[in-house]
Amino acid sequence: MVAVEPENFMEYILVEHRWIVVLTALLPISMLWKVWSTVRNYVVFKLSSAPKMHDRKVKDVQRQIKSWLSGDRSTRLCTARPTWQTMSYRHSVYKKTFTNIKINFVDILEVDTENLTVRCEPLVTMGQLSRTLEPLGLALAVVPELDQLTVGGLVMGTGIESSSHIYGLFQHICLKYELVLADGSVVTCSKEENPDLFYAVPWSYGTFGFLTSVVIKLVPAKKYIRLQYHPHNKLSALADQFRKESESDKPHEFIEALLYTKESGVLMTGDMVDEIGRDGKFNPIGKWYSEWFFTQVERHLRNNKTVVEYIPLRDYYHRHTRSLFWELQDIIPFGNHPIFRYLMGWLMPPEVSLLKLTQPEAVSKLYEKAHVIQDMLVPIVHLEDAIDTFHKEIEVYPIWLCPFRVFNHPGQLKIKTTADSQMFVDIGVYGVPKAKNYETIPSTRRIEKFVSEHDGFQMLYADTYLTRDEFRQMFDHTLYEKVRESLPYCKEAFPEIYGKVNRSVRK
Ligand SMILES: Cc1cc2nc3c(=O)[nH]c(=O)nc-3n(C[C@H](O)[C@H](O)[C@H](O)COP(=O)(O)OP(=O)(O)OC[C@H]3O[C@@H](n4cnc5c(N)ncnc54)[C@H](O)[C@@H]3O)c2cc1C
Ligand SMILES: NC(=O)C1=CN([C@@H]2O[C@H](COP(=O)(O)OP(=O)(O)OC[C@H]3O[C@@H](n4cnc5c(N)ncnc54)[C@H](OP(=O)(O)O)[C@@H]3O)[C@@H](O)[C@H]2O)C=CC1
Ligand SMILES: CC(C)=CCC[C@@H](C)[C@H]1CC[C@H]2C3=C(CC[C@]12C)[C@@]1(C)CC[C@H](O)C[C@@H]1CC3
Repeated sequence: MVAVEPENFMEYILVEHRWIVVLTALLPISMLWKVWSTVRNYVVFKLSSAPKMHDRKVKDVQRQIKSWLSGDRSTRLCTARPTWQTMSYRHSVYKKTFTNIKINFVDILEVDTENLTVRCEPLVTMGQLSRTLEPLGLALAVVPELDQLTVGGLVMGTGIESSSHIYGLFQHICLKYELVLADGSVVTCSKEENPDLFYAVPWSYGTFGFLTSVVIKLVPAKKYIRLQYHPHNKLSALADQFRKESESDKPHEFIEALLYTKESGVLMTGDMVDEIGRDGKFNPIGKWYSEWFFTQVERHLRNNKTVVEYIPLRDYYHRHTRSLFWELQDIIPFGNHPIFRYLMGWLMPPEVSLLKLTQPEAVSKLYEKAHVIQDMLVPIVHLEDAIDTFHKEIEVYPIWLCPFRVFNHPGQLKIKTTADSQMFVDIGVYGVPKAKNYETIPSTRRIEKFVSEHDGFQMLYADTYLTRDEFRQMFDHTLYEKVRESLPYCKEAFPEIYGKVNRSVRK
């Protein structure tokens, strides 16, 4: 294990007992923030004032860009969203040198219950959407599970969830984008209108223009998820069932798996239902006193029995939010203790933004040396090989496995098949590596090499150590470059994607 020596008493407290700051300051502030934003969003949605304000806000973005155009254009452009607020793991240093364009687009604009679509602004969060849509009996087809993820970030980056084996990534459920481009014009794009731009926007990290609204596909929702837990003690058996369920002609609506050791884990298959059946018990996992989801799942592995549970819909969607997958156990070691849960569970979790904002230098160094946060996306056929490699190089458990479909569309995610789509798996590793030979850069580089050689992709909210050439091999830049060439001032205003995600611009 790598140790990082704190330099003074304060740093020692912040590194070794970070929970003190989290409990006394971050949790109460987070709660105030949640209450305020929930009430504010509810009122704005009920008053329907957001659509009227939207055009005015778009004009304000155009005004800011025109002011940049009329200057010497010596700086590039990025959003003014402070880097501590984002879910990307590090702070983006370019925010300090680029011209920051204010995009206060925080509202849901319209829910079309007939055509099953929602039009919303880019700073709308997943929590805000699921809260608004649930009473209408609707849900996004893909709900990336952390409450604070934003529509804009998920479009410009990427989003994935346990329904992605049917619907694909977040980009695949987006029907239309509205953007303000570097020449100050407003464009909309969809499969039919400006298709090149439409297909190039996902994974572009804000390097074509500023997203101002998105139309997203909805699905009818029911009250509960009937979730079936299938424990396995052999990786090959788990992987076979995982592939079979994901690629089935009539798949379950939700599929994910958690691995607790290299050979053992629990596969979960779920479907929406309106009634609680007699074949399983009701489990409201989102209640403040409930045990963290990943430890509940581990119990099913220990009991080694296939069981069914009925989980309220929103509790299921945000099942990994209260424990930030399993990341909170390192920050509040007693966070899952029953006494803590009953007394303080209602304050959980602290906002990721505040954790980022208050992260001391020593914690950053510790995370840099002895903590992995990565999601690697590989074709599902390579699942076992990938787990072997991750075990050898990192050895972090639990591992999150989420199947997803990549459609054969133009854009940065080129799949090597002529079929309509290809099934992939997201392998998410978050935690302290136990592999003896673990060293951040060489180990991550070897994992990246494995992923590239197996026609996979790296999620770019995490640290990437790919060189520019390797990056361009992993992500097809053909359409991306064609569109950048065609848009006036685009190359002057925005760096290429690598310029926003490589390690040297993220501290
Ligand atoms: C403790 C704390 C935690 C935070 N955590 C997060 C976080 O986790 N994630 C995150 O994204 N942000 C976070 N923020 C910051 C927040 O996103 C920004 O302050 C944001 O700009 C404010 O959004 P708001 O909804 O509070 O809007 P407001 O404060 O109401 O408005 C901001 C501006 O936009 C205008 N405006 C707002 N809504 C509309 C509308 N519908 N039509 C027209 N104009 C409008 C207002 O007039 C105002 O000028 C946090 C802030 C604090 C203090
Ligand atoms: N389950 C999942 O799918 C999960 C996904 N993630 C990842 O988290 C990230 C999303 O986090 P979030 O905090 O929401 O987003 P961020 O603020 O981190 O934004 C991500 C990128 O999108 C750009 N962007 C965001 N909004 C706009 C806009 N309106 N116009 C132009 N560009 C924009 C940002 O540009 P700029 O730098 O200029 O601000 C930035 O480069 C994604 O990368 C996603 O892959 C993380 C956890 C879970
Ligand atoms: C499901 C997918 C695709 C990804 C999940 C990723 C999350 C586990 C991470 C996204 C942002 C991460 C951050 C942290 C933990 C792991 C994430 C939530 C911290 C809270 C860890 C503690 C640091 O001090 C701040 C980090 C901010 C980002």
